[in-house]
Amino acid sequence: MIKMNVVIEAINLTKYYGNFPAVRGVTFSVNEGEVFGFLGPNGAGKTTTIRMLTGVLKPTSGQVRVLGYDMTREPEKLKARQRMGIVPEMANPYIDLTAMQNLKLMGELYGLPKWEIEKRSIELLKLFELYEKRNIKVRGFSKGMRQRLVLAMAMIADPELYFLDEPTSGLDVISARIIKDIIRDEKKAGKTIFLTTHNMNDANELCERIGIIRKGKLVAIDTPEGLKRLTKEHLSVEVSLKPMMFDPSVLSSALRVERLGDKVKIYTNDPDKTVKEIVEYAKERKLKIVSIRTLSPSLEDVFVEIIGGKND
Ligand SMILES: Nc1ncnc2c1ncn2[C@@H]1O[C@H](COP(=O)(O)OP(=O)(O)OP(=O)(O)O)[C@@H](O)[C@H]1O
Repeated sequence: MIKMNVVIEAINLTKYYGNFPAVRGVTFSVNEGEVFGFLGPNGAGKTTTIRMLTGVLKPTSGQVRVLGYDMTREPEKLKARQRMGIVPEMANPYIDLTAMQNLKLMGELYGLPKWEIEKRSIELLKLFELYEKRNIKVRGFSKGMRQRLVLAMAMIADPELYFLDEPTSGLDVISARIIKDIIRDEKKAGKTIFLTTHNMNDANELCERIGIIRKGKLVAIDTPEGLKRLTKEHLSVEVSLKPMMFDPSVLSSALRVERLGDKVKIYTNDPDKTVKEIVEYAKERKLKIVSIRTLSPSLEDVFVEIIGGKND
């Protein structure tokens, strides 16, 4: 068995703002090399959790260890932060500095040698398609360019772990695409990424595991496909036969049937069995299968079901 290194460990993490419990007894861990998505409606406690994980906010109770360091203790958390790249919610670069100056400043904060800052800044500006604009003040940058720069700044010291709070929220398609591609590349390079997002497609495409938080409580944690399996009744098989002489009610695995144009959609708990029954049916009657596919529920279906359809 491959031994996994636990990079983030939260145990019973709890945060009260006065009497208000923003995060309540959250327990989970993230392994090295994993992209972990943290999803939840507005006000669910995502940002509060990320702030505790990065040592910005002290938990009211519970434990948080990141890269082996206790994030509630001063000298330890600084060591961990040296090895992290953080993009906070609505982060902004300095608008009176150029892109290059922002990167250099960040490199100095991480204590990197001058030559390395220079080399890394150029690499990152090229990677984020900002090189041509390197000497322009950020004041003149679009939101997407600013966000790309913020992520580049978080990457300056080549961290092994990222915390990204809504990295693609409200961005133009090109900027969002560049950022997502880079997140994938960092994952390929073995980095661990903790990401909060409202975007179900992003979560589905990028994350290996997802935690869903609702009113401060972790209500589900699984792979995207595992979460989708929670809503089994949404599984279906869509088939088109030629000629379309088909009575799906003869299939023992059919739960419900919907006719859609030249296709039939059969809801089932066992798509494998349904496909086999359809193939058998078509064979016996010498019907041609024009198309057949299994449809799973989207992550959004699951999210809405778990959250209860309300943005509370
Ligand atoms: N400094 C604070 N003082 C009091 N309440 C706060 C504070 N910060 C956050 N809250 C409340 O705690 C809850 C959780 O907020 P948090 O920002 O963690 O949610 P979130 O999931 O990140 O939301 P969003 O998706 O809107 O960013 C919310 O109800 C919020 O109003």
